[in-house]
Amino acid sequence: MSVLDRFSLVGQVALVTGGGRGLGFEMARALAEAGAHVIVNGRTAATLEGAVRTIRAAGGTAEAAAFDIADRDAQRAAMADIDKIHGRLDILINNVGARDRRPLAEFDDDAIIELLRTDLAAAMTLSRDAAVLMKRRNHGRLIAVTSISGHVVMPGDCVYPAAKQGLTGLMRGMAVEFGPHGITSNAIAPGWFATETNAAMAANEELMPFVRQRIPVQRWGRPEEIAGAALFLASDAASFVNGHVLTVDGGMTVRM
Ligand SMILES: NC(=O)c1ccc[n+]([C@@H]2O[C@H](COP(=O)([O-])OP(=O)(O)OC[C@H]3O[C@@H](n4cnc5c(N)ncnc54)[C@H](O)[C@@H]3O)[C@@H](O)[C@H]2O)c1
Ligand SMILES: O=C(O)[C@H](O)[C@@H](O)[C@H](O)[C@H](O)CO
Repeated sequence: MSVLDRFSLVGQVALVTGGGRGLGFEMARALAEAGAHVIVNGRTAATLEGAVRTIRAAGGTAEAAAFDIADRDAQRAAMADIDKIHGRLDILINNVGARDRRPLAEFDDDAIIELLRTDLAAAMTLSRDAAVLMKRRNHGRLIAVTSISGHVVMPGDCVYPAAKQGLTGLMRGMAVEFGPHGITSNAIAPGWFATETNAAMAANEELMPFVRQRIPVQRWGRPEEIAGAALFLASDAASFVNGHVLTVDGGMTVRM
């Protein structure tokens, strides 16, 4: 088998949470291009249908799964559907990440719990349930989309970085727990990407001197620049990579 063949995902089934737009969509598109059938999750059916149409138009296969990942009943139902319809799940990319940037002093208890539920606990329960399906085939790829946040922090941001670094811990724990079952767990830690969410910041010329100074490649990441990392970790090319954080940040976090 050539090294390029090892990137093939033909015959595999993948679930990408928050895959309707942004980094999630780029990762979903890449997995489909490599041959996986991709289940694209998100909350807005119309956005998901658009994403699915784009993937299909490029020759891939995909379907939409609209549910709120913070809703446990909806998670359970989605996993049961995947089992019933496909009988397998090879790849799970936990990409959803809600942002609520405020100093800790401004967070009330409910807001803390809500952000941790969406950004951390949801990935924990979804991964645990996905691993049940993956164990049956002795093969699986669990990928968490974390962040450089927590490794470094922006002033006035506490709960989001805590959730993201919690995900790193989860990923490492699962690497050890599920490794014997042929399931690898890894994380992708994006830096500053010009996704829809960051559009206003990315268009802000006043921020560019900061960007040029702090990011060695001197620009924002383009959303499609996340795709290679996801395909690598999802594929057989990364069969011996387990418990790793792949930072994709143009060098931002290694610059002094
Ligand atoms: N864009 C960046 O620069 C950057 C940097 C570091 C980390 N990240 C992380 O990468 C991931 C994707 O970032 P993005 O900029 O593409 O985000 P985004 O906000 O544009 O996209 C997230 C997607 O998740 C969906 N979503 C949100 N909450 C959901 C829920 N409860 N259930 C189902 N779907 C839900 C949204 O509808 C959206 O489609 C996030 O986890 C984010 O924290 C992004
Ligand atoms: O996880 C992160 O670090 C942020 O959520 C990113 O979305 C932003 O790119 C950056 O902080 C600029 O806003």
